[in-house]
Amino acid sequence: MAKINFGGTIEEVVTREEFPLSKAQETLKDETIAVIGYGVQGPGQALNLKDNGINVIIGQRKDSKTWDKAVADGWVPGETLFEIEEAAEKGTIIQYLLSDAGQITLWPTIKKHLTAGKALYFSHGFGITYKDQTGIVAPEDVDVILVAPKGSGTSLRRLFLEGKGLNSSFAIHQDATGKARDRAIALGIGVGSGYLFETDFRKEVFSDLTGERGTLMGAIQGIFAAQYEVLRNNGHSPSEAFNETVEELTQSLMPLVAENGMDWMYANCSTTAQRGALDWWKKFRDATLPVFNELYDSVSTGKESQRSIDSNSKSDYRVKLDAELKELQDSEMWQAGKAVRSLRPENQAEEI
Ligand SMILES: NC(=O)c1ccc[n+]([C@@H]2O[C@H](COP(=O)([O-])OP(=O)(O)OC[C@H]3O[C@@H](n4cnc5c(N)ncnc54)[C@H](O)[C@@H]3O)[C@@H](O)[C@H]2O)c1
Ligand SMILES: CC(C)(O)[C@@H](O)C(=O)O
Ligand SMILES: [Mg+2]
Ligand SMILES: [Mg+2]
Repeated sequence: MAKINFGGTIEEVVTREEFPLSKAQETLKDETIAVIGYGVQGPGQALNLKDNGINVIIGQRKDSKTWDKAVADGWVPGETLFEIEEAAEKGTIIQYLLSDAGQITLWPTIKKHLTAGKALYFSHGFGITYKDQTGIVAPEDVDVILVAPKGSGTSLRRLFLEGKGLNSSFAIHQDATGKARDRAIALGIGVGSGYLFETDFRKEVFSDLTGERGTLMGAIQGIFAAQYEVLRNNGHSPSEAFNETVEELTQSLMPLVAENGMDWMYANCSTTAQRGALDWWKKFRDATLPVFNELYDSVSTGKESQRSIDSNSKSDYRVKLDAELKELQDSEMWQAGKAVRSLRPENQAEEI
């Protein structure tokens, strides 16, 4: 483990240097990784594992669109692609990558095949932490481990193909075999993680549910919509409002933050902008702090998990989600965004 100073706190992280792919391959050489679920994380993790020379099979419902997607990705029915129960039976490590609500429904099927010495792997602490709501309690003679990529499965795959990687957290909930930690870290490297930091199932799910409802997804849509509305209500055109709210952030400023931090991004803007941003950021922090505290309480008390289970267990959950995503897509702000994206030089038809 490498000791890294994170802003004054020393944390131990696992880097590829001290747990290289060759070590991950050696650790997993006698394992069959059964990836159950082929939605977003399933494809990213399974294809990266396969490309990393690890023995992996897929379990998915035969009559599903994602079965077809798996076939299109090169998985072979009867050889590397099976119905869920058959894959769970064949797997020595079951990567439980159905939706969090789907994991509840299928748990009795999966549990049957968690025989002594196997490992049950999650990419979210949800099922285990909220066991009173999910009913997911593993047999005592199996390992229960977690590797949670901090990003979309789509990005996990894209970055892997670019020779890069997303960071992941890892955790050991149960070590029945004495191999749980090595299995978790080897899988973390195998699925394409940049570096791995240790957590536990509870901390992972509390932070993850907070992050996706907060700065990563929910809060950013909220502040985008608020600023866009104020600009439009004061007579600014959709193009001006969208560029000033979203396009400049994604195309210019966030890449600078990613490259070298917030202060560096500020330093690469005008002194007028720097003065203003330094004057206003605490006002926005103070205005949102109560909302973030309310959010964290809702997560830690199980309200958010129950809400997610109740809504995503309904037969029409996908229809409902897609309808609300369509509302976002059809909003003036994101319709303006579609036009702005089409005008990016790289999206312009070549001048003949
Ligand atoms: N989406 C991400 O990039 C991401 C990132 C980190 C962690 N995670 C975690 O990884 C796990 C998988 O997430 P995901 O986004 O890939 O899942 P998802 O919501 O895309 O669902 C995965 C698959 O489960 C299937 N499914 C849902 N309900 C089912 C049921 N009742 N029976 C059979 N199949 C069912 C869906 O059809 C889908 O193909 C979750 O625990 C999630 O929290 C996801
Ligand atoms: C990609 C995210 C938001 O980080 C993940 O946590 C998810 O649930 O999809
Ligand atoms: Mg999440
Ligand atoms: Mg997340």
